[in-house]
Amino acid sequence: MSHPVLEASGVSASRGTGRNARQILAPVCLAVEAGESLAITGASGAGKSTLADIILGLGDPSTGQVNLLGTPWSLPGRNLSARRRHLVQGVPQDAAAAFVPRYSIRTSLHLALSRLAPHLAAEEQIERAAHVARFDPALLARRPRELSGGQAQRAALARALVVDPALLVADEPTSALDPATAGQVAEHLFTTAKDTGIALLLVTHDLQLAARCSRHLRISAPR
Ligand SMILES: Nc1ncnc2c1ncn2[C@@H]1O[C@H](COP(=O)(O)OP(=O)(O)OP(=O)(O)O)[C@@H](O)[C@H]1O
Repeated sequence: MSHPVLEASGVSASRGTGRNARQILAPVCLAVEAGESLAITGASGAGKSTLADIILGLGDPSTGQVNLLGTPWSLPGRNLSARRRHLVQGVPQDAAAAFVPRYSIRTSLHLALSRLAPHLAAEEQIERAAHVARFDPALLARRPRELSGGQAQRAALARALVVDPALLVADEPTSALDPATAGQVAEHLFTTAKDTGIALLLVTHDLQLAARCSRHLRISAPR
């Protein structure tokens, strides 16, 4: 039986302890299949970034479980296994700021590979990721601040793709871009998901963008 790439059941988050404990994410259930895109929307403070961080493995849920390809991905207090960490990759909001400024894009891609997927053939992976991300290979020698906003977003997508993920988590990936570039980057994320079979989780305030996803989940702040 094939499993969804991502499945979350009853995932919630709280901060603080005792009388100061406060729920910051109400229980969420969702599933994303290979090649599908799921938009997460909700008012400011509803917990969208908290949910994205849990799925990225950056935070533990207080309740519930996240499964990746049918296997538990996060359980409270459990570190992600190094062997599976490459499976979930983030596409950041401010792409240039997410790179180490003094490294070229090529060096950053090499570092991602050696840290997360050392078993993959580096040069082939970099060439393929740049191609899928439509990142001009001539720009691989540049540092992040030497790229335009759209080029930096494509570089960030290449860095996410280079380790062969099963799921991309994009938290407001276009909000730092002008409308024309944002439209191209969004289009490109959808095409990448469809063409590669990678699942896409898109956190956005943009309802037009959400409407273009395969499915849309609106979350509300805990009461
Ligand atoms: N480390 C933390 N400690 C305490 N409260 C937190 C922490 N991180 C986030 N919060 C609170 O959790 C709630 C959800 O925050 P989150 O950033 O997930 O919302 P969001 O839906 O992504 O908001 P936005 O659309 O404004 O980015 C907010 O009320 C926020 O103040």
